[in-house]
Amino acid sequence: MGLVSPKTEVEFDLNGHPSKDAQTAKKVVYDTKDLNLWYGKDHALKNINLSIYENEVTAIIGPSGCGKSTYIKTLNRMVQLVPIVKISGDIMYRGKSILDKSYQVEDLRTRVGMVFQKPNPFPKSIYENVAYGPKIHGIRNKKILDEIVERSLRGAAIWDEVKERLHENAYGLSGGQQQRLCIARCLAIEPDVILMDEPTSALDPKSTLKVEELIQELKKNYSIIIVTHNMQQAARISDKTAFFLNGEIVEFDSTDMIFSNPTDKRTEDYITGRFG
Ligand SMILES: Nc1ncnc2c1ncn2[C@@H]1O[C@H](COP(=O)(O)OP(=O)(O)OP(=O)(O)O)[C@@H](O)[C@H]1O
Repeated sequence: MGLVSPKTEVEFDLNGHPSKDAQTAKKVVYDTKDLNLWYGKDHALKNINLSIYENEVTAIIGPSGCGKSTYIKTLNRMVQLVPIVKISGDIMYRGKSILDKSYQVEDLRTRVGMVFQKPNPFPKSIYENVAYGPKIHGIRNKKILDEIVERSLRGAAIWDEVKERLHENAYGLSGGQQQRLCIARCLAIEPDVILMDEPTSALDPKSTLKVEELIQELKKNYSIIIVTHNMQQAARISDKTAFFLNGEIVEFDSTDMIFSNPTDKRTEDYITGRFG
């Protein structure tokens, strides 16, 4: 299908883009328009139309290989690191096309942070992991760096656990702590958006809960897009959910609607576990 189901006419126009009313009510961070992506001949994303709103958690769900990771990697242009990738359509971030040749990818990367499936701290101290981004951006003042490190670690709900061991290697932390450290590293560059690609799939249930609580807290200040295989997780923490299948969006709506009253039979079959 490719088009977003326009369930609420106040919110979406017939192409699935936000209506004027909706745009004034809540700001759109990303507006994806007729996006198609190919890996060589493999058509991985098909006519994607999707709007991401400010201070919301948007979940991307769907079975393996449906294009979830590919889609979020288009939002920071990471997918274009793959040489065989071809893209058509457009992605507007804060009103500007990020696919335009004149758009500076470095600017995008300072506005859009990313957290991956497997925690990937650098083989450095906890402090250095968080201070790394600000240092790259030219901040050298120790007092300012100390403040950023503390603020970011607090923001990622891990300060109390690490404040006595800031100069120890990050590899000494548990998996769940490492993932929150990676979130702190992301916060240190003061992003606008945080992309999360299955951020809890390598974590135990307790650490997963901590990261989920953290995501709820972070959405007050950031817009979050999360890819997850875990439908309970999407239902628990997201405001909107997009269901992807075979590179298309079958349905995009408020998470409540997707999980309680989906429009498309395929969405219902997926969320009730009939496939995937
Ligand atoms: N670097 C790549 N080169 C070629 N094809 C790729 C590449 N990355 C992904 N693909 C293909 O694009 C399609 C979508 O993959 P993608 O990883 O986006 O799906 P996904 O929904 O995130 O899957 P999963 O849930 O298993 O992570 C698949 O057919 C996959 O094989």
